[in-house]
Amino acid sequence: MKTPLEKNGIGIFGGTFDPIHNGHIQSAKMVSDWLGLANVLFIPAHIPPHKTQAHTIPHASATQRATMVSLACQPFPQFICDKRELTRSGHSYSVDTLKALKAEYPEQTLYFIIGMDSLLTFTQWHQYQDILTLCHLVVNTRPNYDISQVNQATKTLLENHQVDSVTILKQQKNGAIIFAPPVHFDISSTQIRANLCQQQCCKSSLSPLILDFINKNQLYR
Ligand SMILES: Nc1ncnc2c1ncn2[C@@H]1O[C@H](COP(=O)(O)OP(=O)(O)OP(=O)(O)O)[C@@H](O)[C@H]1O
Ligand SMILES: O=C(O)c1ccc[n+]([C@@H]2O[C@H](COP(=O)([O-])O)[C@@H](O)[C@H]2O)c1
Repeated sequence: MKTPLEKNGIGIFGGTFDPIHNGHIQSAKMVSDWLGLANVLFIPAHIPPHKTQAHTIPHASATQRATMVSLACQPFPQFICDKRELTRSGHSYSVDTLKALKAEYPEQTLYFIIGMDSLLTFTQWHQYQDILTLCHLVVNTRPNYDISQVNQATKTLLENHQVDSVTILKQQKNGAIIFAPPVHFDISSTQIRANLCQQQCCKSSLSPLILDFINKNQLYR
């Protein structure tokens, strides 16, 4: 079992991961290298708070999604699948997860890694202001999602919290928002599910371990 040990910061990568894809892995790797993080914890959501409507609820079970996350982390010693949200009932609010992580790793700075689509809804997240008292936000670009689409509340949040350099980021323990270098990984779970449903090839978007698990369990047919 892999456990985080070093003290130069932990990346937190939460997601529905239905399924986990190379966009998740490559963007986490890029941020982890860029910020020199010791570890990245991938945290599959049990009940994703913003995916509760019929057309957005996950297709694979929480256990299956977590198994795929564990498989995807295997080749990367610094990536760890953290299943703590699976044991909590109710919506998997990030603020609860971050409070638990902060209690567990009080000396560590936590870097919550999200995509631009997540930033666009961030001010609708449960107790979002408290989240910034627990961690920094690191935002990855994503095709089709643009900073010009942010609402007024997020604009205000950025005015108060955005920092432009890693040096400034590292001087703070929490509360900063930084944009990662703009590398586009044009992959989404939605597109992968649609491709798999039409029996189209997904080899460039999924690790062979995940593709094998999906095929064995007849997921997304
Ligand atoms: N290609 C990508 N590049 C950068 N970040 C990504 C990418 N895909 C997902 N993310 C980010 O990873 C986190 C988890 O995403 P999620 O599991 O919902 O994947 P998704 O591909 O967006 O899924 P879906 O298409 O089903 O909504 C979110 O913060 C999201 O913004
Ligand atoms: O806490 C919230 O209110 C909240 C609302 C939306 C998303 N999140 C978290 O953001 C991460 C990405 O979410 P998603 O829906 O894009 O997979 C995942 O860890 C979710 O639990 C959290």
